[in-house]
Amino acid sequence: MTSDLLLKYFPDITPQQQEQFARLQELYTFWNSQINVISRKDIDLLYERHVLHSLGIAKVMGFVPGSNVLDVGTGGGFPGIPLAILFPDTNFHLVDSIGKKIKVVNEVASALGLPNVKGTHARAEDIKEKFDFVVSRAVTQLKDFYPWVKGKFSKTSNNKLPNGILYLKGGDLTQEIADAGLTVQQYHLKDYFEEEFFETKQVIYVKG
Ligand SMILES: C[S@@+](CC[C@H](N)C(=O)[O-])C[C@H]1O[C@@H](n2cnc3c(N)ncnc32)[C@H](O)[C@@H]1O
Repeated sequence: MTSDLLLKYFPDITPQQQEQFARLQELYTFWNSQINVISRKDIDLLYERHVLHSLGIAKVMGFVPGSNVLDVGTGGGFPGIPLAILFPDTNFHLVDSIGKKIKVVNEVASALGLPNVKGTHARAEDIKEKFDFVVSRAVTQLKDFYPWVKGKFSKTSNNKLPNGILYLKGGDLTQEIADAGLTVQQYHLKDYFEEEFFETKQVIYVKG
C-alpha cells in the first residue's frame, strides 16, 4: 500500500524518494508511541490522511529549487516532512510551539537524510526570517493565522504563484474566509485525488 498510493499521484518520484516515503510508516509508528503527534487511530491511514494530504500543496505549487518555505505549527512534521521529501532542493523550516514535537521532526528528518529540513521550537510570531511561502495545516483560523505571518514574505520569487500562504483546510470555509477579510484562491483537492477523504479538502492560497 504505502508508497503505491504516492506513485498513483506522483509517478515521477525517484527510488530514493519512494524509500524515504516508505520509511515514514515505521518512523511515525515509533514516534507516535512516544509522543502523540498524529491521532493514534490515524496511524494506519498515515499515507492517505497525512502524507498525501500534505502533498496536496504540491498539486497546487511546484516549488522551484532554492525556495524557502516555513511550516507553521508543523506538529510532528505535516505538511513539511512529506513536502521536503518531494522537493529536496527546497529549504523547509518547520516550527512548532511544543518542543517535544520538534524533537520528532528533527529525528525523522535525520533518519531520512533530509538536509533541507530545519526544525525549530518557536512560536510562529517570533520567527524573524523571510520566506517565499508559508505552509500549514490544522493550526488556527485564518483571521488569527494571517497576522502571525504577514510580514514574513521575501519580495521576489521565481515560483508560479507570488509568495504567500498555502494552508490546508477542510469543510465549508465560507464563514472563515469572510471573517479573515482576505482575498483567497481555493483549490479543491478532490480535483486531484479520488479518495473520499479529499472530498471537502482544499488548499487556500493567500498572497503574502
Ligand atoms: C492540530 S496541531 C497540527 C499539527 C500539524 N500541522 C498536522 O497537521 O499534523 C496544531 C499545532 O500547532 C502548534 N501551534 C499552535 N500555535 C502555534 C504558534 N503560535 N506557533 C507555532 N506553533 C503553534 C501546536 O503546538 C500544534 O502542534
